[in-house]
Amino acid sequence: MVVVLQPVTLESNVHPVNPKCKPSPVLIPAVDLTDPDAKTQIVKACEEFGFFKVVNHGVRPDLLTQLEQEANKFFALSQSLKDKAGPADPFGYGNKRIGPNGDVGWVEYILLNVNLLLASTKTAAVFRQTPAIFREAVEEYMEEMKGISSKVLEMVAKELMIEPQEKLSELVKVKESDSCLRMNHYPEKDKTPAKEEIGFGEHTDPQLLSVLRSNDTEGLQICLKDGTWVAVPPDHSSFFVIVGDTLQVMTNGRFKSVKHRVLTNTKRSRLSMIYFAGPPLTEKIAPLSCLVPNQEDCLYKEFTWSQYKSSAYKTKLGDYRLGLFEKQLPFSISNV
Ligand SMILES: C=C1C[C@]23C[C@@]1(O)CC[C@H]2[C@@]12CC[C@H](O)[C@@](C)(C(=O)O1)[C@H]2[C@@H]3C(=O)O
Ligand SMILES: O=C(O)CCC(=O)C(=O)O
Ligand SMILES: [Fe+2]
Repeated sequence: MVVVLQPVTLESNVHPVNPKCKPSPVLIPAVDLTDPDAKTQIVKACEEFGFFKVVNHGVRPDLLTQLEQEANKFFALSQSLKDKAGPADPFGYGNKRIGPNGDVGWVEYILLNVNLLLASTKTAAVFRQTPAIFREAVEEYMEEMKGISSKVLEMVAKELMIEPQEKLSELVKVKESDSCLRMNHYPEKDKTPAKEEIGFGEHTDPQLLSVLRSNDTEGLQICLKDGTWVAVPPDHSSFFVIVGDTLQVMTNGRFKSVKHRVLTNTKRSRLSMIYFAGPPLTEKIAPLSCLVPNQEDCLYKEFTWSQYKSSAYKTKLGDYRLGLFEKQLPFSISNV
């Protein structure tokens, strides 16, 4: 099964020689996690796109509906009530400002740390404004997302013959795992003439991988290796997996963290929920020795997840964050 993605016809994507030439559609795999061939499809997709769709995932549909309804109710509260849970620091309610370094978008959001649901004052304030059922649904959803991300990582480890086989999945299963959940609400932009604007600017996700689900409103785009942006058709009953920077490092660049962005929709609001599966803060991140037997071939220096996160928070959304952690190879072109 595949998903057909259409290249976005922005000026920069028009064929340089023949501007009328229509860009060809891109086929992204839709992986059924119960398919015996799933692990091969996942690895291929992570190498080619850093992105794939997951179908037949086993998460009960009424949990998705309920969480979506409760999140919509939160975003429908008055601005002054929502602001009681903000500004995001980074957790809690945020509006238009993304991160601490001046990035903005047409989005409001709630960012929650899996282990600090009530320990963070801002997050606790989210749940004070909302019925208990919201927190219960968030907790159940986070457990499901932990399940999907660890399953995907288990399959990756099997296919790449990583030893021990639980090496990757354990990083997100342990209670110290530094995972987050973000709910993004992109209000419809009532504009004449209709004009798309940036909802969430282009970036890669810093963690191991992200599991994304949205309502049926389009807006998400991913960037292919050749720089073409393609629109991802929404599918509210499936999940999309996004490879993050940390998995790029651990696979020594074999998997690429995919650049993605969200454009606003002029007709309907978009609601997305994205789970960022992160390792424990003290975890040492480096290319896995079973994938890179010769130390000299490692493209990245070792760092802890905590170091990477602090460094990421000093960058702007669209910066290439891994640059600081790349090794200077002795015979790279720049050294000749
Ligand atoms: C501008 C920023 C926002 C961000 C932290 C950062 O300094 C750079 C990475 C951003 C990002 C992208 C993926 C996730 O949405 C996020 C929660 C994350 O872990 O890294 C955000 C950060 C954020 O919004 O706080
Ligand atoms: O809202 C979306 O579809 C994507 C959001 C995203 O990329 C993020 O929160 O990091
Ligand atoms: Fe993202």
